[in-house]
This record gives sequence, structure tokens and C-alpha cells, in this order.
Amino acid sequence: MGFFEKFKKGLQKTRETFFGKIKSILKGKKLDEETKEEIEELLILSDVGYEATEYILERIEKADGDDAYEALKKVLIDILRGNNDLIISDLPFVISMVGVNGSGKTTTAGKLASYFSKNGKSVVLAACDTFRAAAIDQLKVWGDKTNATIIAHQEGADSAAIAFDAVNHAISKKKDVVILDTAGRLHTKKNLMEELRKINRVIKKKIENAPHEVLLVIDAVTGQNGLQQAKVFKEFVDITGIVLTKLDGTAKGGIAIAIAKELGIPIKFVGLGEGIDDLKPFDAEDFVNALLEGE
Ligand SMILES: Nc1nc2c(ncn2[C@@H]2O[C@H](COP(=O)(O)OP(=O)(O)OP(=O)(O)O)[C@@H](O)[C@H]2O)c(=O)[nH]1
Repeated sequence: MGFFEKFKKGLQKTRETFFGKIKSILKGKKLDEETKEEIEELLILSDVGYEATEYILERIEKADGDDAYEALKKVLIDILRGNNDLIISDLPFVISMVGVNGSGKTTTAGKLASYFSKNGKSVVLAACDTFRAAAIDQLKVWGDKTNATIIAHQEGADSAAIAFDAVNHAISKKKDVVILDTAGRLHTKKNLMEELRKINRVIKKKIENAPHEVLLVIDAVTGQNGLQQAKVFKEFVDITGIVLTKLDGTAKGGIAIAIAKELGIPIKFVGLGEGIDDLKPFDAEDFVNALLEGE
């Protein structure tokens, strides 16, 4: 299945419930009071959020053309587009996965390992979430599936030491990509943020520019709550990209637009299912087309 087909399938609920209705309301028309209210409601219900919704409507009004639908499409693409590609600039390239428990971090680390392997890269997966024994086992299963090397210590071990080992291993064995699966929960928020910073400090001793990417994993199903969590992480950690997971499980996929607009951080990948191939590099145009016109 091509990327666009994947987007279409993954966004089916959001399209059928909300976005798919927009074309018949706006195509070939100007935005008037009545259509404006209809669109506003659809956007808000799909978790686009108040701020982004008002911005979108304002932009359509300013566009002042005869086709409000095309104007809307353009605004959505503008909001979502920018720095969406993950470019491997240095070797070994270190990616840190952060986010709350259950957001899909470990699964996404595994899917990313598969994605890079398929693109001819050798991968090291580091089980830095030592808060939960199951997370370590889960990552080991992904290691088997993807041919990635797993670096893990026992439950409760120092996560920065594991990250350090993983980076060392990658340097000495000339591996291409290191993916750090960090903890999503510790006893306090302060502990968690301290731990993430410590991991960064420690790996910088080996590779100055690492981590090259810090990907914040957000569960789309949690909608506006996920956005609030993201704001907390953003305060403490330099996030370089978002992975929005479980888009297939929600009708409120409009959260992608709220995230891009309010956080100003590019979406780099989206999770469109539980399977190993269900993680896709983000493409704003394909995403918007799949959102608005699936059929
Ligand atoms: N439908 C769907 N399910 C997903 C997607 N991504 C992850 N999941 C599921 O979400 C659940 C939680 O994923 P995990 O990877 O365990 O989440 P986590 O953030 O690592 O959580 P902890 O390991 O508890 O820290 C699993 O059942 C995954 O299969 C997605 O894109 N679509």
C-alpha cells in the first residue's frame, strides 16, 4: 500500500466523521456566516482546537477567493508543512523518544527501527525505560522482529548508563542509528525531566550533537490532553519533532493541526495502526488530501 493509501485508511474515522463533510459545504463557494459556523463546529469537534480554528477561518476570509474549500486546504497544508523530514545528518545518528506512558513510545521505537532497517540502516535500540520491566521485554521483541541490536540492563538500572552503552556500542560497531526508548513516568515529573536531561548530558560526552532528534510521542486518541502533556515536555526538553500515534483509532485527527499550530513543532511521523509498517513519514499535502477527500 502506498503512503497516500495508508494515510487514507488511517484517517478514515476522522474523515468520515468530520473532515469529509467540508467539501460539500465549501466547494466553489465563499465563506458566509452560515457555512462559517458549520465549519467551525466540525473543526472544533475534531479537536483542531479553538486557536487553530479561528486562525483557519480568518485565513479563509482573507483569501477572499471564490472557492473557500481550496483556501481551507491551503491553510491546513501551510500549518502542517515545515521540517517534516527526518534527515540522518551524522553517524551514528541518535534519536531520543520521549512521551508519557501508553502514548506508543516503545511500539514507535520498534516501528522506527524497522523503518530504518528497511532503508538499509543498522539500528541499536536502547531500553532506557527501566521503570517498567515489561517495557524492556517489549523492546526485546521488537529487536528480534527488526534485526536491531538491543542494549538493556535490568529493571531499575540507570537509564543514562544504558544510553551511554548504546551510543558506545554504535560507535565501536559502526551502527547507523541509535533509538533511545526513555521512561514516560517516574515518581515525579521533576525526576522524569531530570532523567531525560541526564541522558542527554551523558551521551553528549560521546557525540557532541546527540541526541540529533528528540521525538515526542503523542497519542492522538487523548486529543487536547495530549496537547497539554506536550506543552509540559516542551518546557523542559528541546523537542525536535512529534510522532502522532493511533490516528487510526480516533475521529479527532484534527489534533494534528492543533499540535502543529500551537506547539510549532513539526510532525515527523504518524502512527496509523499497530502493525510494524503502520508508521509513516509525515507529508502535509498527502495528509490533508487524505483527511478531506478519501474517496
Ligand atoms: N491502533 C494503533 N495502536 C497503536 C499505535 N501505536 C501504538 N499503538 C498501541 O498502543 C499501545 C501502547 O503502546 P506502547 O508502545 O506500549 O506505549 P508506551 O508509550 O511505550 O508505553 P509504556 O511502554 O507503558 O511506556 C500498544 O498496544 C500499541 O500496540 C498506532 O499508531 N495505532
